[in-house]
Amino acid sequence: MAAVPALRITPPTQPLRGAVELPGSKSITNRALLLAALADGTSHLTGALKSDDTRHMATALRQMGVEIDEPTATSFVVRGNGSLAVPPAPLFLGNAGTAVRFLTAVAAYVPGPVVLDGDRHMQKRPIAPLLDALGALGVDASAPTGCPPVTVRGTSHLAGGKVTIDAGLSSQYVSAILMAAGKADAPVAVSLRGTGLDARGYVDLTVAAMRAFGASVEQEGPMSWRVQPARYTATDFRIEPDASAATYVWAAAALTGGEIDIGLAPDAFTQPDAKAFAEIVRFPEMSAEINGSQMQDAIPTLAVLAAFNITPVRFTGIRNLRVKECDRISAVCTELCRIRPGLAREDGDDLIVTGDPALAGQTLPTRIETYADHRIAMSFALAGLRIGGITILDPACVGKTWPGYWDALKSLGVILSEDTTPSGHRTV
Ligand SMILES: O=C(O)C1=C[C@@H](OP(=O)(O)O)[C@@H](O)[C@H](O)C1
Ligand SMILES: C=C(OP(=O)(O)O)C(=O)O
Repeated sequence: MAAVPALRITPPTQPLRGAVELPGSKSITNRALLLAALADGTSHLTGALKSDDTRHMATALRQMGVEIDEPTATSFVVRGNGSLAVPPAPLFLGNAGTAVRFLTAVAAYVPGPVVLDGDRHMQKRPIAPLLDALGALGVDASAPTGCPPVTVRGTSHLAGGKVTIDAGLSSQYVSAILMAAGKADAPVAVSLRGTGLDARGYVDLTVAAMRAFGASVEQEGPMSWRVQPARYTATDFRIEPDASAATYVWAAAALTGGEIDIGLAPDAFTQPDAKAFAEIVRFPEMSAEINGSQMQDAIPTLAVLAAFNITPVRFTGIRNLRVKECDRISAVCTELCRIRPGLAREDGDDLIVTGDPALAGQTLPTRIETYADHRIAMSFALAGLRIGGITILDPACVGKTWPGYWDALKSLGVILSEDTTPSGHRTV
């Protein structure tokens, strides 16, 4: 594969102003694709994201016999017949957590074996708690390493019953079981083991999407849900813009003192990461402690912003960031320290960013390692809006959720130039 040149960012001399069209929500697009595939009939999905993660989901569903057309750059037409076929080959799902977890659960409806695999990063992301939960519902699902590849021996059916899930590592296990339960033979009672659910807002998104496709699902308590047997029904479904993507735009405006129109108000989002706006508007006086448990994907954005804050910021409740596309606590800390030693440190599973407004305006030539993680690339590009010499390695990794990110920055007047010098990091 040809190497993609790194991108060097020239800090703009003016506040960023203008408008940016956000991509559709990754989380909602992949839920809608899956539910439309399980439904009987034709669903029209608009405002959808087209990116690596949604391509992996759509391709896998096609491999299982679902007809999916893409009439425009932001729409899918999904023709489901209420069943899934045995795929002719293993499903390759890249590093798309939603695709792997959601499809593992619905593979129960395939009349035969399904192998679900991902790239080398996905092969390190835990899935055993989901397989345990499926096992409790009578599904034969196994992964020898506790991470993908996973083999599910589907029987076309999912028995009802009670299932307790350990969602300590990922809320996606709960979302996966709930969406599969919507088509089960009998009621499914889902409850959580342990004390809490990080990223609860994503389970709320799941429940909302299931209801839009005709499911009967009730939240019975803070840690329990009941899904009644029903068929999913095809529907026309509008997907809202991606709130995690919005955080980069809000932060770009805050860092440069500009104003960027994204076409909707922060409180119009139903996705959890929109909560980050409340901290972004406080910049450069962000809170001393930010609990990231309910806005996890926004933490890299907030951490880079915090590097320019007047006072230090401690990020708590972010332990799960260690099992995302990469170990994001370590990655963010390492890359901030690459910009300037001592800018951040880890304290157990907390991240402390020391904050230095004097960074703005300096030139600190730094080549940012992105660990194939779109959020590391997108958030560290923000540092390049105020610090000269920031170069983002492997910029194409933004294709996981926002292939148009670099064009969006360019459209705001940010100068990006290809940097083909051989890699070689400054010593941390
Ligand atoms: O359900 C979802 O759409 C998501 C849930 C979160 O993951 P975890 O539940 O694994 O924390 C989030 O980080 C991910 O980007 C999308
Ligand atoms: C964690 C993420 O993705 P996923 O779990 O869906 O791969 C993300 O997009 O930040």
